[in-house]
Amino acid sequence: MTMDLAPGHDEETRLAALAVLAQQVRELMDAVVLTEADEDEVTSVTAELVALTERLNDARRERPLMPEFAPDGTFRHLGNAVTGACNPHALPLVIEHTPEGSQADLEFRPTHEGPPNSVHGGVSAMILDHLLGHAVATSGRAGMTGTLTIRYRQPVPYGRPVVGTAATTRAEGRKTWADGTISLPDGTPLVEATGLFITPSLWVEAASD
Ligand SMILES: CCCCCCCCCCCCCCCC(=O)SCCNC(=O)CCNC(=O)[C@H](O)C(C)(C)COP(=O)(O)OP(=O)(O)OC[C@H]1O[C@@H](n2cnc3c(N)ncnc32)[C@H](O)[C@@H]1OP(=O)(O)O
Repeated sequence: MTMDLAPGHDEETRLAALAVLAQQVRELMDAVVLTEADEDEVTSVTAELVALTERLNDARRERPLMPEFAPDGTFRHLGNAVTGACNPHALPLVIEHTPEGSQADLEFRPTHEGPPNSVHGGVSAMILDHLLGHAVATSGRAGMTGTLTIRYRQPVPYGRPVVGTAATTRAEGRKTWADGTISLPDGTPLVEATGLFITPSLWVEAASD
């Protein structure tokens, strides 16, 4: 017997609801790092969160959502730590493919604090790793990061718009190099990255099978 799903309860609707939940958790994370609530309130909120965590764990997957093509044909990876709309760890980064490579308007949050009032260098590196990898993938030479070199020129602010860009610079065999930056909207560079991406031999073998 087949059963029609009630309108509004198909998988896309469920994923949209999950993305709203993930966004709420991001706001929760910022609320946690910024709260000055007293101990009783903190303990009470924690108890509510324990209950909510148990409710979600009643229907727990083995792993986060995998990369896939959406019904409209666009590529998405909803469980990704950088771009995943359904992963609260992600900004999420929304990347545009430009003639030059990849670009993203982004705004870090208080959750990303490293040195006081600025973004943790590892967080900037993570964003640049992904942007460079995206530029490499959209050039048709997808690969895994082999090396990533970062130059921190100025602290990266949170709570203000910044811009990430990346482009491939050269390719040789299975290796592709890419450069990228996180800059202020006026173009002032804050962080620069260069990376080597390698198409794994396993992927090449799988594609030729
Ligand atoms: C449909 C359109 C969609 C478009 C939209 C898609 C958007 C989608 C965007 C996703 C963007 C993700 C961006 C984040 C990407 C990660 O964060 S990846 C995670 C971090 N990286 C890793 O975990 C990699 C771990 N390492 C490995 O898996 C393997 O070591 C590697 C890197 C794949 C290489 O393995 P392998 O293929 O067996 O390589 P191997 O044959 O040993 O060596 C090949 C060559 O590379 C060199 N090499 C190997 N490893 C290294 C290294 N680490 N450093 C330097 N050289 C190296 C070797 O010396 C050798 O050089 P030559 O002798 O040829 O000159």
